[in-house]
Amino acid sequence: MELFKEFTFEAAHRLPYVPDGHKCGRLHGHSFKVVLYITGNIDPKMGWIKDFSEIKQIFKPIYEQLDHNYLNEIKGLENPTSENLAIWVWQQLKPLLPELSKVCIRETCTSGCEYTGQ
Ligand SMILES: Nc1nc2c(c(=O)[nH]1)N=C([C@H](O)[C@H](O)COP(=O)(O)OP(=O)(O)OP(=O)(O)O)CN2
Ligand SMILES: [Zn+2]
Repeated sequence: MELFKEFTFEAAHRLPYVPDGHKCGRLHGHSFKVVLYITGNIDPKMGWIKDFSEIKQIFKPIYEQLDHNYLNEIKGLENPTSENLAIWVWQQLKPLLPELSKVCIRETCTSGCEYTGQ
């Protein structure tokens, strides 16, 4: 079974490699959504795979690096596309949460990506 926990964070970014005049080359912000997916077996006594609040606690230090920050200034996020953000979150979180199976980033209501580690 797979469960998910969703987070929203506010952040600014600009994309440094887009062509001149591209709107995303200008500094702008989003209410980003991160959805973390966890795969595992249900603990028969608890009736859950993992406590949602435990996932929140594990993600907290990573979340705090992102929320209300300028993403381009974060090491490894100098080109903060949705794709690079998904990979960055995966690389930070996977060692702390081995059951992580997918990171979904939603940059806007209509745009985003999913990363499963490859
Ligand atoms: N493959 C990617 N393409 C784009 C990314 C990205 O991270 N990966 N990022 C952007 C911009 O950051 C932009 O803020 C989001 O782009 P877009 O979906 O075009 O935003 P709109 O609000 O204009 O979307 P509409 O729903 O189409 O109005 C650009 N591209
Ligand atoms: Zn953007």
